[in-house]
Amino acid sequence: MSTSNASTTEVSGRSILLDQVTKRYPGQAKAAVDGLTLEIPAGKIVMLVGPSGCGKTTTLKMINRLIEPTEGRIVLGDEDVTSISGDELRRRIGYVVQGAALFPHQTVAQNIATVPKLLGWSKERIAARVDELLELVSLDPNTYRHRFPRELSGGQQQRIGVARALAADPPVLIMDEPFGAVDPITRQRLQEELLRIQEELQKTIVIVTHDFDEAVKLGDWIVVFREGGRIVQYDTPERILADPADEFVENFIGSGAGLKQLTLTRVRDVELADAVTGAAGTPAAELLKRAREAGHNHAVVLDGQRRPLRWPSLRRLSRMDLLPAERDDEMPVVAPTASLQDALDTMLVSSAGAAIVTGRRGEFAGVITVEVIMDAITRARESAAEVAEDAPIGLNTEAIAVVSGDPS
Ligand SMILES: Nc1ncnc2c1ncn2[C@@H]1O[C@H](COP(=O)(O)OP(=O)(O)OP(=O)(O)O)[C@@H](O)[C@H]1O
Repeated sequence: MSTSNASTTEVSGRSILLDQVTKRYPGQAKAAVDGLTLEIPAGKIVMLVGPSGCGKTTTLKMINRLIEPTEGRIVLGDEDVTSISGDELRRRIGYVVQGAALFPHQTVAQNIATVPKLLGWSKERIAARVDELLELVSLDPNTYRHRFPRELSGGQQQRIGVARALAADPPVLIMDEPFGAVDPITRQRLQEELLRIQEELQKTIVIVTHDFDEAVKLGDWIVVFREGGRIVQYDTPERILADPADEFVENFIGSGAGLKQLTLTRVRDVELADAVTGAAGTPAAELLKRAREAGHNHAVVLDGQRRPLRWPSLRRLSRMDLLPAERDDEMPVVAPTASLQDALDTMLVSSAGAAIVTGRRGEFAGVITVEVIMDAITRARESAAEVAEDAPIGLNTEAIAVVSGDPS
């Protein structure tokens, strides 16, 4: 679940409406997407999931008309874009594909500049925009702007793919399996980054994924399709996990719905446990005494900016003279934006069975423990039972006929 903070940032995304859209490929008996009406709210992330061949990619590519619908309308904001020039439409919709598909003989800067160049921006404006976007996707402009795609890791290429899609500041971003080609750790990092970028930019983002956990993690809303682009459920991740529409969705979620709930809550949303802290360079005995008094097994050593340096057990502390100033790189640390699942992963490999949480500037914020997580799950389950009032529309044409009795 992406937790976009709409109160502090202006929504720059525009809503999308697929209005009774059908796609029939030549020579195919059945429609790939059949009478689909799908409303995608402005500034939200909507995930398209479902079994192979159910029409996810076809649906996605009809949004920017890389695939032309056989019937129906595409509406962007208030504008019917069904018949405008496809090229013009695609300049307003950033498109990211699996493996990034960068132009191999162009530098990073040239790749990112593709659409701004087409739009006739000045050289200076393009150069400034390239650097701004590299910063946004956490790549140092001086190091990367002149590199070629082959000189980048898979994760870096994917970041450039996102930067290129965002270059002309389009209101809408569509992504087809954007993180499908990278290893799990890089994928997790890219997902975190997308959420951070989205918090800042508030675009309307539609993402096709095979990975249900990814859908839960990134989506404000998830569409579960079956064959023919038929919507089985269009709901929040919480509701899909807590109340799947039918057996098909249940099977699709797979086992461990309870564990998946952990991906829905972020560390910053839970009440953390406290810890006893001491400054590097001060006597260890003093910290040991306070930790014992508090009944803790560990204590946190902080630097001058209150950033954690190490997290010794009381036994180790008792063997120290002054609190050391070197940072222990093995220390289990999680960011406030991490999901509880990520926090749990970190905790399980830590000898403390818990993890340190740091704030935005790396400062010590508290400790996350198993008890903290259990408490958060209980609360999340209680609130998931409520039906969202602002639910967008998602249905197929026959569904309208059944509801209204109108066969048209
Ligand atoms: N160019 C095409 N010509 C004919 N049929 C096509 C074409 N593209 C897709 N199809 C068919 O349309 C249906 C939907 O395909 P689509 O690629 O949208 O599914 P998908 O859900 O994205 O699948 P996957 O998860 O495997 O990528 C499938 O039955 C597919 O075989």
